[in-house]
Amino acid sequence: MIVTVTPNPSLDRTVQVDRLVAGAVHRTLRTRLDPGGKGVNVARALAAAEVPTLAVLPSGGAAGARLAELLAPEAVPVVEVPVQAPTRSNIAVVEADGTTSKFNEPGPELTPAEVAALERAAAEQAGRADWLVTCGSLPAGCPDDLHARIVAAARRAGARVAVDTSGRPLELACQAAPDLVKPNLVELAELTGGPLRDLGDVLAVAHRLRAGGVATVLVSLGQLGAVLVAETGTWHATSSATEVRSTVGAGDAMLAGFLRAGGIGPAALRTAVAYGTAAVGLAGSRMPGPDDIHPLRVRMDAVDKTVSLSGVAA
Ligand SMILES: Nc1ncnc2c1ncn2[C@@H]1O[C@H](COP(=O)(O)OP(=O)(O)OP(=O)(O)O)[C@@H](O)[C@H]1O
Ligand SMILES: O=P(O)(O)OC[C@@]1(O)O[C@H](CO)[C@@H](O)[C@@H]1O
Repeated sequence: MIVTVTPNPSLDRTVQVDRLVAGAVHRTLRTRLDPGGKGVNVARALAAAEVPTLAVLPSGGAAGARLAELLAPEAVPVVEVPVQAPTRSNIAVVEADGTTSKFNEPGPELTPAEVAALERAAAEQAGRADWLVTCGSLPAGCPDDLHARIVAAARRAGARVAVDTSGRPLELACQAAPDLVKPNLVELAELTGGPLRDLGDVLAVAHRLRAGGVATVLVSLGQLGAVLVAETGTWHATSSATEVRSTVGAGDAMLAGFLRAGGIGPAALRTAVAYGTAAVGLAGSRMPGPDDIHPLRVRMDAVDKTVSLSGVAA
């Protein structure tokens, strides 16, 4: 069973326009509504592959109820922690060439009792989990070390733990020695305080994280695929997308693919990148299912430290 925790879930509205022009009125071509939040997306992709999963999340107001309604047909079991303030709504604007602009609300402010209830729910569910995945931004009211505390609780319960978040919460979660972290380039660069110029810089930061106690580092690199840095070695996987329809949730699909394939080693990296590639070809934050992925089209290489990151959209 893979349990996901999403302290700040969302209703994700995706709006398709021909081209986004600041200050202009846009006539939208299509819109769609998906259940959202990083852990929610990981659970959606796992459920689509019939991997036992469960999503823990705070739920507030009509938006929270709608989120649960949207998850039901995707067969994602949910543990809802009731909160007073409404669950947020995020917007993605996707242009004809696939360029995606994201507008994320801060989310509801949680009371100390609600944060404690969320943490308790995560710890309880960790007892049933092979993996616990704790993801995304923290809404106001949550301490910066919430993901770190969830990592510690899950490890005490005997689960392996993966983290996908950013900024200070990521830094603190890394100090709690999770089994896996999945930063993108921006998140990895934030940890260093400086820019990452090439894959050599990516490897250097990943090795530093491993020296600090993180067992495995899976770095998503947008169109450059992903790099895996683990005890047993380093690998770079790439696969070109035939069409980029929306990059929202590609990182979450990628993490789900990695875990679905065992959460360790180059074979899991291959599946992960197959999931990421499939996700960008799907509208909105639709998650790929097993029929959408093509692991044999993924190219596996040694990491070439000289590969430049300039112009890579993370
Ligand atoms: N333009 C692209 N072309 C091909 N594959 C892509 C592209 N963008 C993303 N991917 C695939 O999706 C994976 C995740 O992408 P990315 O690094 O953008 O994740 P992310 O920033 O964590 O995404 P999100 O936060 O929206 O889930 C990549 O490792 C890659 O496999
Ligand atoms: O604001 P956060 O928590 O960092 O990210 C939230 C979010 O952008 O992440 C998912 C894509 O990864 C979306 O479903 C959701 O809207």
